[in-house]
Amino acid sequence: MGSTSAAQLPVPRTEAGRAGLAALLADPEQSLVAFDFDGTLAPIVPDPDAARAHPGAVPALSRLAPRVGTVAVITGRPAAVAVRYGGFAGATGLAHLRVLGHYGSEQWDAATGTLRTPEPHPGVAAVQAELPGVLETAGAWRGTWIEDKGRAVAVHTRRAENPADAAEALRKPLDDLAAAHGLVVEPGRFVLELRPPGMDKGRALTALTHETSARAVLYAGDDLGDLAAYDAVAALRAEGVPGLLVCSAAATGEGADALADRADLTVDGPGGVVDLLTTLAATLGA
Ligand SMILES: O=P(O)(O)OC[C@H]1O[C@H](O[C@H]2O[C@H](CO)[C@@H](O)[C@H](O)[C@H]2O)[C@H](O)[C@@H](O)[C@@H]1O
Repeated sequence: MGSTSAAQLPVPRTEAGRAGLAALLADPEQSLVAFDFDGTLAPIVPDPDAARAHPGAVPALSRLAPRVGTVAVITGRPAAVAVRYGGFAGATGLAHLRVLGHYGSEQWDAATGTLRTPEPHPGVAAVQAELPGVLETAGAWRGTWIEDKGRAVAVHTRRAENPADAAEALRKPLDDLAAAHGLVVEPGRFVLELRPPGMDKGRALTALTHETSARAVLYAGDDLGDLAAYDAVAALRAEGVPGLLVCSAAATGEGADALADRADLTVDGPGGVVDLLTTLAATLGA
């Protein structure tokens, strides 16, 4: 973990991370800063419908956004849900925010208020119909429940007595169900999501970096779905675009250790992300 103090930016623990931060500070207007939603901007809660951005998140983003080239949220949520739960629409300073939903296959632009969505994948309806039977046959733990996300379906185990074992027991049946209908399984913090293939947070981040001609990238996430974005930052570095990988630390046992192992900087959950953004904004003169 990098060292932190109230008014000083933390120092990334890797040379690549320090180069990424230095590049962002040297040319903020040509930088892209992107964030996952759940676990990064919003504290994790047992009911996904009750998730809301940390109270300091929008103020910190609003302060930072006018100082950097592009601010984006890249989430597994439907974009409209993240916009609503984040309180992003109409927020001061966030007139150019991009929210990329469903792992980048949807895009909401604050500047126009428009939402771009893909054609629905036919496998999602088939999976929705078969899933209750598959869970019953698999002996799903009590507390397991289905989140209908419209363009995807998520099976949550956080409310089970042992959420990790409950998810593990469903991995093979859900892999098989997804494969039978042309979907993929996206594992997360006590959730297995069945969703269309072909897009991930890495592709979304890379495309946005190129579209905005960003010369430095900061990406903050907390979960396995963010690993693709971490891979994208590694590839961008190889292309000569410096990057900083931030991990919003998850509770032990939530299965997100792979992210923490690769981060240049680890902060203490959404509150730590807010502190980082606030300090970054202040360092940039906001
Ligand atoms: O890409 P993200 O923004 O991190 O979204 C990924 C998933 O987030 C949600 O689930 C997670 O947050 C819930 C609310 O805090 C929590 O109850 C759950 O255990 C977490 O896995 C969301 O419900 C999923 O649909 C997203 O795929």
